[in-house]
Amino acid sequence: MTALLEVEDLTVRFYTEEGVVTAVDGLSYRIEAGETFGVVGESGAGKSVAALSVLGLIDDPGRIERGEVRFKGEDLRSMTDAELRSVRGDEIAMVFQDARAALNPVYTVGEQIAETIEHHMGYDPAAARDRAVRLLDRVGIPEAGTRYSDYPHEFSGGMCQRATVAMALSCEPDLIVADEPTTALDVTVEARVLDLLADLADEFDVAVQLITHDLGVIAGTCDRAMVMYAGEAVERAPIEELYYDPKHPYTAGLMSAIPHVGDDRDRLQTIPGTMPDLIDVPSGCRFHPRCPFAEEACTRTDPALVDPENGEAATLETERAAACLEYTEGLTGGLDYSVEVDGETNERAEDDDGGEDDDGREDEGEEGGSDE
Ligand SMILES: Nc1ncnc2c1ncn2[C@@H]1O[C@H](COP(=O)(O)OP(=O)(O)OP(=O)(O)O)[C@@H](O)[C@H]1O
Repeated sequence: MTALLEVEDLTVRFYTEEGVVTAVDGLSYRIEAGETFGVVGESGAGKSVAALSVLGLIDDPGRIERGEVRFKGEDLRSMTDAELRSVRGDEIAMVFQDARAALNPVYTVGEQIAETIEHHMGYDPAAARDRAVRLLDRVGIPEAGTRYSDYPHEFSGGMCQRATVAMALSCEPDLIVADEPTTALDVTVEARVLDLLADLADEFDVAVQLITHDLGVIAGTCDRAMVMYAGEAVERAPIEELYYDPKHPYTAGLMSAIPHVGDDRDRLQTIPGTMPDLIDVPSGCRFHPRCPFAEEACTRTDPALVDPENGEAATLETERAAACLEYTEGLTGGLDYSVEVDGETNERAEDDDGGEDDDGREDEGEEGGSDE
């Protein structure tokens, strides 16, 4: 079965004066029809470049060097610009971080949506207006009929983002690519917009590629996710598995950096160090300079994305995949971390060479039952 979107071995470089930036390196993933797929990683991981490549929007110093992008089984990379534009207008829609900038300040919000509907769906002006009002209402704009005639500057940030979601839905696309759609919003508005996106994805049966630097954002929204680091996928998994049992130390690091309500937003600093310069990436595993479990082998061998159960190379169909030498060569010290989810600590299920149970066996204390 072909998935809605299949990206295979995608490699994108930018030829800059400072050098060649390999922004995306051998990236593979698939998105099934109707599912919400998260792409997570710190700034500079290559998330946006990967998405823009799918949309055929990589410009001049940039070049797609390698790889395939198939949408509904059709090779997007062999399409003409005109064909691509029509796919972008009709079948793949985009929602960006800066919603206000995505709206044209000189037209009313409603006009812009109606114009898109007329243009792409062939509606007459009255029908297009009608549909635009209904969509504005559906995304939660109060008094949509009146607010139709507001200009973008008369909308709050959250309302602008709702309006761009309405715009994205207006042509009944099969895929919405949402790049940090809620980063500019405050936490409560963010939560509402994410809920809306998830509800609409369900209701309109549209797939979403949700790009974010915040693993917390995808937790309640996505079905599956991919974690990117320095241009590569380091882990792919169904969301609960990613959350409760991260297989890659970078994912585990992101987990411990999830902001809780009331926290500062940018807490990813809890993983010491920064993303490497993509002109000159570290040898071996790109994450090794920041990885608390790195061993000598990690400085030499670039780990392939494999099924952590058996170490076999991951294909597009592999549900659970991670790129760490632990799952192929085996690290002498193993991966020794635990993650805390909703106040519960999840130890990695390691059966390390016996013993070491010397600090009492707390794992028997069930009698009292855990009251909340
Ligand atoms: N037009 C460009 N010219 C040169 N380098 C670029 C260009 N666009 C992106 N890059 C480089 O590609 C790399 C990946 O960038 P990208 O924007 O995809 O990261 P990201 O994970 O989406 O981060 P962010 O959340 O900050 O957008 C970065 O090192 C960036 O500097």
